Amino acid sequence: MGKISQFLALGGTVLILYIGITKLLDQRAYERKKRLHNCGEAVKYPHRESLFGLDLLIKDTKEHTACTYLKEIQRQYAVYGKTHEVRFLGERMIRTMDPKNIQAVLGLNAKDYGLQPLREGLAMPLFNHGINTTDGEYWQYSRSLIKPTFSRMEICNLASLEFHFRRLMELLPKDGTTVDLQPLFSRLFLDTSTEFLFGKSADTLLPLPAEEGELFIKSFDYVMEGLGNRVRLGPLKFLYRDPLWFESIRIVHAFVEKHIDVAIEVEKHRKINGSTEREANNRYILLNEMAKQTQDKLDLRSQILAVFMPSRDTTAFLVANIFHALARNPAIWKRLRTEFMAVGNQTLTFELLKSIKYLQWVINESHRMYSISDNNPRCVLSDSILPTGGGTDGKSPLLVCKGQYISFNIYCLHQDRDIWGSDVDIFRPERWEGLKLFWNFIPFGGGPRTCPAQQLVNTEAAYVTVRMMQEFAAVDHRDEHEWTEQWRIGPHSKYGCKDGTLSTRIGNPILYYLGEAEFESRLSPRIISTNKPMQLFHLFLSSIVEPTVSGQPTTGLSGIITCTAKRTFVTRRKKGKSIGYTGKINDSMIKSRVVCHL
Ligand code: HEM
Repeated sequence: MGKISQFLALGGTVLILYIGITKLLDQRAYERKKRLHNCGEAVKYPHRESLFGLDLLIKDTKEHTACTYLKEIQRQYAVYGKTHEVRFLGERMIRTMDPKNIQAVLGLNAKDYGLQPLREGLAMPLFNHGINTTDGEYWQYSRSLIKPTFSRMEICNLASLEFHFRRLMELLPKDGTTVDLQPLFSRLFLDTSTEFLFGKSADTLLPLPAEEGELFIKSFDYVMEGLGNRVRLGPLKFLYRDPLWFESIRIVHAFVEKHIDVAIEVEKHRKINGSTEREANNRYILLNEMAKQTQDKLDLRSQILAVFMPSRDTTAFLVANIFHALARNPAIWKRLRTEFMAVGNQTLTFELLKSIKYLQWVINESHRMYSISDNNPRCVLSDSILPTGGGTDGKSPLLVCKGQYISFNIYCLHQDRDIWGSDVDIFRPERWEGLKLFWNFIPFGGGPRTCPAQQLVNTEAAYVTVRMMQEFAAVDHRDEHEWTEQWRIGPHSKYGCKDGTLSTRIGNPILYYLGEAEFESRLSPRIISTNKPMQLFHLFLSSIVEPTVSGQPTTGLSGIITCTAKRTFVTRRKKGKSIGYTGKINDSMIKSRVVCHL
């Protein structure tokens, strides 16, 4: 017994000595390297528990739960500087919102930083390896599986989006009733993304949604919630044993595997017969494209789920945020409509949507004001230098060492007054005029790991915004709340996320429906009879008529919208074509009615 305790004591002393000497050598090497590159130290967050940094972890978790994290993280950056140091699970973590540092991490020195040590096994047992949990060769392989599809112009299948948009239209009230758009946009983009990723839409916008799709998405969302809980448990995640969670994973796997089998069959068919019918239809299905490169079912399951995860709700939240802002800014709505009306009746294509400058500004401004992503962590894979953030003035370079962490915050970057000016809190698309973008605007990240869906997301957002404006003459918000964060993968509008138990509704525009059918062109002093929305848009646009209260129900064959006529109107014609309306204010015109033939 005596010998054993002597042996243990000796072993303990050797271990402590070993750890102490290693630490000392590391520290000396660190100091040497620091001097060599003129590096300074970053300001340190004043932890109360400075070994593991648990105090900050608990504080941040509480702020997330209280939906006040974004303000709090901004406050921390304001107090401790744009680059500062915190303790994260016992390691040094550099937090930064400085574009120069972000450029170094994502772009110039991207090879020095990775995700795998942070995310390895995190998504298990939903999936093992995927594009967003790996580095190095496996990441390159994952990226190569999706690259051919995402780099195609035809990736934005606007015909499919239109198909699902029409289903959305069926669900939107046309009589001015308050509606929460956010969950409906969620369904819209879920239906389009499942079609694009798996080849079969979840069809959640149908009046009686497909049972399989509903079950899949409910299970998937439950799995995401559970993953969040497991992340918070850290090394103790094995304690999370909720049977429903495991059952939900089984349901998600079964749904995906069914489509994998189809994709592999399609590939077999393609190899024998050349191009498939689907390819002939110019419709890209990511799973089918992946199956051209691998037929390993488990690999395909992991890879497709790793792409589905970041696609869930992100575009929907972006568009909901756009409408949140438009409903509160009638002048922006009006200018946007003027700009897109200027393109006339052309078919909405990727190029056309891109050419509507003000629309692009509105989308950018929404990305800036309401970032979908905030903290993005990285693990330092090999010692590297951040260009700024060290020393007493925070301007010296900063040395970061292997095994430490970096976290860059996109939300704080997009809210930085030094970059965006004193009106940073105001939704002002005009700020984008002539703006030079550097690393100060990175809604989709940057460098080799930039979001592959960037073009898809912005085109879909532009399309839905324009289509909504074609269908509805005005939006009006019906909620007193400011935009308030709520957390899933990233932040989204809390009150826009209507729930059976939430009594508050937000982002809820009054939608003046304009009808769908053909134009009759019968202008009379009191009644404008039209069934061509574009003509009615011209009227609204020229401020000749303005909707007052709300439209009467338009569920039947025709509907009436009461309007206040601001001017008398005469159709100006040139070579037989109507080119606009002119006239003067005439009291008798007030409360003209627009009859929409549906
Ligand atoms: C508003 C919509 C979206 C935003 C703002 C967004 C933003 C981002 C950001 C910031 C990153 C980089 C994260 C990092 O560097 O750590 C990223 C990565 C990624 N995004 Fe998106 N995303 C959006 C929608 C989507 C959609 C719809 C998809 C799939 C269809 C998608 C797929 C991915 C994938 C696979 C990655 C990982 C790339 C890699 O690690 O190589 N994203 N996204």
